[in-house]
Amino acid sequence: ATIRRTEPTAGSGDSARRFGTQRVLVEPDAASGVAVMKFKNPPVNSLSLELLTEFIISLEKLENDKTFRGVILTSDCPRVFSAGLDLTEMCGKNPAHYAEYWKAVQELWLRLYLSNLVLIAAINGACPAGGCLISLTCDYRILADNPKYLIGLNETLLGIVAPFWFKDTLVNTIGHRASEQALQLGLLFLPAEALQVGLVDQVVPEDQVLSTALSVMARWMAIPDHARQLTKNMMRKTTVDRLVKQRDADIQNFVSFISRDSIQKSLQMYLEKLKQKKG
Ligand SMILES: CC/C=C\C/C=C\C/C=C\C/C=C/C(=O)SCCNC(=O)CCNC(=O)[C@H](O)C(C)(C)COP(=O)(O)OP(=O)(O)OC[C@H]1O[C@@H](n2cnc3c(N)ncnc32)[C@H](O)[C@@H]1OP(=O)(O)O
Repeated sequence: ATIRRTEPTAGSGDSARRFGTQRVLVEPDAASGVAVMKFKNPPVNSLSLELLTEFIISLEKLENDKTFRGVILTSDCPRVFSAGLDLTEMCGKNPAHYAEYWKAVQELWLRLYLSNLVLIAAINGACPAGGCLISLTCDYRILADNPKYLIGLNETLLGIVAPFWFKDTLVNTIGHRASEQALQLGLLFLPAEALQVGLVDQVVPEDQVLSTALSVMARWMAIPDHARQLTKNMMRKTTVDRLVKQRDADIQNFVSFISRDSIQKSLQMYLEKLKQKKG
């Protein structure tokens, strides 16, 4: 994927400078050590190969810069945090493309789930499937209180199956029984339901999502990094290791599953339905 980096905006010093790429805007505040990362892949922030690649690069840059200890993930697109994996990357392409795409999805999850940074999701829009997965990799989730902002792993509604590491991430967050129901039924939760089941940590008015994320971040930043990072590692490493041990097999599984005629048909029909919704 071709990555175009955005020019820093004119400002009064480092903390006023933006950086990032075409699809991932980064607003750093060096003084507080916190950066706000905004997805900008209109119309719905679908996780295309380009967005995944730029996300990974931006995250790596922040991880390697000791100035930054915390990142808030949010959307620059109105009403959608992320529509999840890009269905056009999984439809009508060849096995080599599916393998490349899946490797990038794995890579992003691996980096996010064990990131040394404090990650907070400021969920300011709809958050299905892969969008929900990204928020689940964060240390804390704040969802805007809007009945249109549904969140959950709805893969079964598309006729596909959430991979085991999506499932593990959900189980680690809301527990086994709630995950069993949520995954089989492809549940998309309203904000109040998401809060009740523990899928998000806070639901706040829409105009307070970012300010709440910043104040929650201050609390997490007050903890010594080494102790917090080792604790996070202790909680999450087993889950990460399960995928690391079988990364190639997981890619092969994905490629053969997604290449099936029946799955391709289901995905095409789902995409058609999304398009028809407008007309
Ligand atoms: C054995 C198992 C082994 C391996 C595992 C195998 C398979 C599992 C693989 C993967 C797991 C999948 C994870 C996913 O994330 S799949 C994606 C699921 N996402 C969704 O269901 C969300 C779909 N989108 C929506 O519901 C709405 O778009 C949304 C609520 C986000 C926003 O609604 P809004 O009314 O604002 O916009 P729309 O008019 O619906 O959409 C605008 C535009 O965007 C296109 N679109 C939407 N979502 C996607 C998407 N995910 N990918 C690509 N394109 C998308 C939509 O078609 C419209 O296009 P156009 O009409 O051309 O403008």
